[in-house]
Order: sequence, then C-alpha cells, then structure tokens
Amino acid sequence: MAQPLTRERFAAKLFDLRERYWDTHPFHLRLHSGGCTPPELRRWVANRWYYQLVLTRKNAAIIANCPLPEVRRIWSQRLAYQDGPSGDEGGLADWLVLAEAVGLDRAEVLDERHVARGTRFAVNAYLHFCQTRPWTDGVAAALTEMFSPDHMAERVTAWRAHYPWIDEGGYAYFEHRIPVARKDSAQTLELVLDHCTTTAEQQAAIDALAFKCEVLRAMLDAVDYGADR
Ligand SMILES: O=C(O)c1cc(C(=O)O)c2c(n1)C(=O)C(=O)c1cc(C(=O)O)[nH]c1-2
Repeated sequence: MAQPLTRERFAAKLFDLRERYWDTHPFHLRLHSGGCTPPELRRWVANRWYYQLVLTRKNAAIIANCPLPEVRRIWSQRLAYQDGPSGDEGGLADWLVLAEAVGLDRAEVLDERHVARGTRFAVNAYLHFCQTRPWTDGVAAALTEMFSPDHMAERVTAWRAHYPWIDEGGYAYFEHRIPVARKDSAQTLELVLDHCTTTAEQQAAIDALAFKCEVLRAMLDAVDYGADR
C-alpha cells in the first residue's frame, strides 16, 4: 500500500478537482454570458430549490454517521442555515425571495413542478451518498464549497449586467451565502485533512469530491435539457 500523502499534497489533489466544478458547465457559461431566456433562468432557480431542500437532510445524515462529538459540534452549526429560525428567515426563505425576483410564483417552486427528473436523481444520489458512506466522505463531498464563493460572486455580477429585469432583492441569498461558504469551506478542508489520514481515506475523500462535482454537473445537464418533457 502506498504511503499516505502529506497534508500539502493531499490538499493539492483536492484543489485539482477545481477543473471538474460546475462553473465550466455549458449551461453555467451561457447563464453567465447573458444567453439564457427568462424561462431558462427560472428553470435553473426552480431546480436548485430541490438541492437547497436536501442540504439540511444530508448534513443531518453526516452528523448521524459521525461518532466524534468535536466534529458533530462543528457540523451541527450547518443544520440551521437553510431552514432558518422561522419560515421567513434563512437560506430556503432567501431562495424563495430569489424565485419571486425572477418571476416564479412561490407555489410553483414549492410543489416542485419544474424539478427535472435528472435533478431529482442527482440530488437524491447526493443525499443517499451522505446517508450510506462514512462521515468523512460526506464532509469531503461538501468541499465543492471551496470553489463556490468566486463563482457565486461572478453570478451576481453577470446577472445584474445581463438580466436587469431581476428584482434586486433576489440577490440576498448569494450575498448571505458567499461569506458563509468561505468560512465553512475552510473549516471543511481542515476536517478532511485532519481526519482522512490513511491512503484509503484520502482516496475516498478525493473520490467523494469528484462524485459531488458530477452531482452538480448532472443537475445542470437536466436543467439544460429542459424540465417539462
Ligand atoms: O450557488 C452555487 O454555485 C452553490 C454551490 C454549492 C456547491 O458547490 O456545492 C453550494 C451552494 N451554492 C450553496 O448555496 C450551499 O448552501 C451549499 C451547501 C453545499 C454542501 O454541499 O454542503 N454546497 C453548496
């Protein structure tokens, strides 16, 4: 069996997966260059709702699989983020504001009528992964957030430039999320580097992050293809 990677080399291998992140998917390139129609932009927002809905459940699954109180203490801070303290506050509430800002009715988001089957399969696979794999794999899969803050910031700039019809209040989700994603992802990386110390654990973490990149890209394949067929 090969020697485990040094901490630096392991971190570098994880960062190498940057090239598989969803910012380079053709749909995101079109979305950011102003090439999407209003219905396409709405389809992206309505499909992402399903991902947002599942985040708290996958984080709860990671905690359920983790025997270490010091890790559970850290990870449990993520449970409240999307659900918020009430129906009017938190990530899900902000996402519904975004949905309305792009012209969706709240009801058509909540009843998931625009969620493509491919989005559902991909997001459900992410949840199943976190439920059934060791907690370290679930944590490593969240490392896509190392790559998300710059991408989210570019999204806000691009949308303001290309889609001026979007109501300004809709950007609250990303404005709240960007600093949290920076902090969370630094913490996630520390956990992975500290707890994945054998060759097998390190490889499983790299594979988990690669899997998560595929989940995100599969969602975009589904959005690109169209929901209502
Ligand atoms: O808008 C984005 O591009 C984007 C990407 C990701 C990601 O890379 O997984 C997340 C989010 N947003 C996000 O808002 C979020 O709360 C989030 C949680 C997670 C995770 O896997 O735990 N990823 C992401």
